[in-house]
Amino acid sequence: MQINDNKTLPAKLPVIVEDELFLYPFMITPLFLSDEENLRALDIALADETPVLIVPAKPQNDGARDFESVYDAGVIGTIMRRVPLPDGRVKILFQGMEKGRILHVINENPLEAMVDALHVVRPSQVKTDALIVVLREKVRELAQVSHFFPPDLLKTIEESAEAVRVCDLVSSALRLKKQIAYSFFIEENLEQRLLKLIDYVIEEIEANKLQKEIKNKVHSKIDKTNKEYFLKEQLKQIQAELGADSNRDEEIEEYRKKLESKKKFMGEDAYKEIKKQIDKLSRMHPDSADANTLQSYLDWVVEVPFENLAKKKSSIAEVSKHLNADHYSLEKPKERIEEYFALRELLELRGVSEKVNNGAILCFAGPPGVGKTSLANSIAKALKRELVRIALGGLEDVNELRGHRRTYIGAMPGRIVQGLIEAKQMNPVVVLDEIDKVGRSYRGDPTAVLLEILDPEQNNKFRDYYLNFNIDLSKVIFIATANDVSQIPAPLRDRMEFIQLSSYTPQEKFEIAKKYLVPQELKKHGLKPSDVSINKEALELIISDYTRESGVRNLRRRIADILRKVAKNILTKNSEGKVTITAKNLKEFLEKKVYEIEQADKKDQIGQVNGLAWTSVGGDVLRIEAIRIQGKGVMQITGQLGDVMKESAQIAFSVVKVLIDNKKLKVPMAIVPKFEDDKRKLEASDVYRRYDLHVHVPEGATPKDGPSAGITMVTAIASILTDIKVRHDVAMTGEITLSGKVLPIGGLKEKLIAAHKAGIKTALIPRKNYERDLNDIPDEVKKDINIIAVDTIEDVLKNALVK
Ligand SMILES: Nc1ncnc2c1ncn2[C@@H]1O[C@H](COP(=O)(O)OP(=O)(O)OP(=O)(O)O)[C@@H](O)[C@H]1O
Repeated sequence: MQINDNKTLPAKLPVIVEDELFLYPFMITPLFLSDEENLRALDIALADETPVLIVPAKPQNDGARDFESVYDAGVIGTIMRRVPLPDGRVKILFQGMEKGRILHVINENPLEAMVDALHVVRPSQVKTDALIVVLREKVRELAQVSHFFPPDLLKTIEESAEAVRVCDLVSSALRLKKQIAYSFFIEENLEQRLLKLIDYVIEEIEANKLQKEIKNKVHSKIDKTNKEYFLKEQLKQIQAELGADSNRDEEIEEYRKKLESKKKFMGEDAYKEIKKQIDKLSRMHPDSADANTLQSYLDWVVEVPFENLAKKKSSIAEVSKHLNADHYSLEKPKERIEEYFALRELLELRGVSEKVNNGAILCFAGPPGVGKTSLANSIAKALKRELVRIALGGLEDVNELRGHRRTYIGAMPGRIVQGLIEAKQMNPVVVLDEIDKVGRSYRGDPTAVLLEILDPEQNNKFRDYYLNFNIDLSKVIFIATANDVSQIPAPLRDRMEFIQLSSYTPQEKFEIAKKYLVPQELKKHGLKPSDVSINKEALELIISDYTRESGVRNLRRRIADILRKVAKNILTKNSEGKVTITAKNLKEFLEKKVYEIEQADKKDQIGQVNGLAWTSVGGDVLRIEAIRIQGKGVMQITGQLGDVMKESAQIAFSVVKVLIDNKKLKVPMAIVPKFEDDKRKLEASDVYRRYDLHVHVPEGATPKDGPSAGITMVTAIASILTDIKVRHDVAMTGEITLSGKVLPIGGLKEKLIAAHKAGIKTALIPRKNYERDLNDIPDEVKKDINIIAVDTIEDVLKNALVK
């Protein structure tokens, strides 16, 4: 079947979920989309110029966007217009064309499915005509006792020649409950559908007549002025007469009970507001949209754990015990955390409890995966409180923290209140993750809300817009985490006490893996140390070649990958005996290496020198380049270098100038630019006066810093100003002083391992390192690389420049 110019059915279509309305094919309907899944499905439809399938959400679906929570049939149609609204929602004009049914699911996020049209099975024309006549007659009858059919609609129903369309028009006018609407909608047998509809209309006529009678009866009994009571009574009668929802009273009773049980723990405004809303609900028609919204509000508020406060006082001994049990090293951060909680404990002991929270908020700062969240977790365990994580990354809409007002479609409490509900406690440990990434946008400034949340003067009266009453957050322990402290808005920064965590060295990673990650992952995978072990070389290889990170998060994942494979092998192959992962067989368990060091150049070149660098993710060979351009002796340095590295380039330039002046470096005079008006004989020093230099450290996007590239820079500059090539198989590391001395550096082991991988034959290292660190260097590196100790820059140039 053709559904538009370029699509036939069955076809793969994006699926949009409509929570409120039940659509029919003949309608052109404005719809409002606000959630991400629907908006993404819409984008696909617009980008691919395909129709969409709009399906109704099942009742009580609570905004869920999965195939379980929606009906499997709806309307296929096209988007006629798309208008973004200032509140973030998107309004679309949807033209329904065809009924469609989901054949099978293709994608869950956003929803996409294979969709086919619903095929109508028609009875004979005579039968159809007869049934339509009856249906129209009953509709007219119902129109007289109800408000379902406005005159225009009646006219269309009378005049429409197409039976299916008449059924759809009648169904849409009846405002059917979703379940019934759906059962009529998917009925492909037209005769059955007409019969069901006629039955329903007849029942509806009866019910409406009955309502009228009851109204009359009730009216005569009750004092007319007591309107509220009258309405309630009327509702009860109708419900009793229709045998409807006796559960509802029970539900309302349940809300009241829960509210009373929490009364003494909550503020008076909260109690009043909730009570007011329960009363309101009890007066509403159960099927009205407002009743649904109100009911979901009550479902949220009665879950707020007013009555639950974790009792445990902070105990410094417990905190210290848990921090140490869960974390390797991190001595400084642990000490600072202990001090922080020692202060709390002391204040509690001295009875100054109202001051306990007045101190600054702890903020763990450092690169990803170094244990920030995990430290918070240990604190929560020690204090026997729940841990709630609130991800602030990219958060732009203030209302996500504070909640949307109830009138907003799909409104919910903010994340803070949701966190308390999730923790079932009013005083959990709340981790505000990535506080440096909160964004400011037209939807308000989350910083202001965060300030309020963290301010002990104000946070005992935090107002969530959805709840519409104040919540006491003063007992919550807030801990923030951040990658980059400088990105935290200044007012927030002032409220925080920072605990810095830095990247791990490969050695530390190795210890963490051995003592924590491997045993923890073994346990998670149901394996025993007697089933599998990962030997030292394999672990080192995973750290150096299969992960590239400051922390250990990916390392944990790679270990888990290996153990999953081992577990599967044990089950499927029934293999017995212990599996040992070694550097050799590691390839069988892990997919490709993420990081390989580039091989050294094959040719000696002017101005290109191999430096050795240490980064948070291991050693690396950095090729420093320099060129000369006719100019005035100005040096330009690029490659995202930190201040220390820039200074070290300046030092390098001065060192080379001195070497030239002292004739320790011989400048071929042919390269020195000559000017027509030169009156004097050119000197060697003219080479650095008549050229500009440009020094670049490649991989410009990665920030680099530190003094250890000093001798590499000297060599690069010396090479271009003397026109002598640099040996391609030599690499070096060392700090340089103005007088040309070479000073020791850190991270030698990682640097030499990287040099080894890059195929370097000679490494120049500071003498101090040579004497101090050579024992740590793996044997195969020492065997393949000629490691030369250097004291001065002359030693470096002698070995690095081609003779
Ligand atoms: N020193 C350590 N000892 C033991 N395990 C550690 C250590 N540091 C980190 N880990 C483990 O590494 C994993 C990652 O740590 P965590 O999730 O706490 O990182 P994070 O710093 O919060 O990262 P992000 O900023 O991305 O949230 C955790 O499973 C944690 O247990």
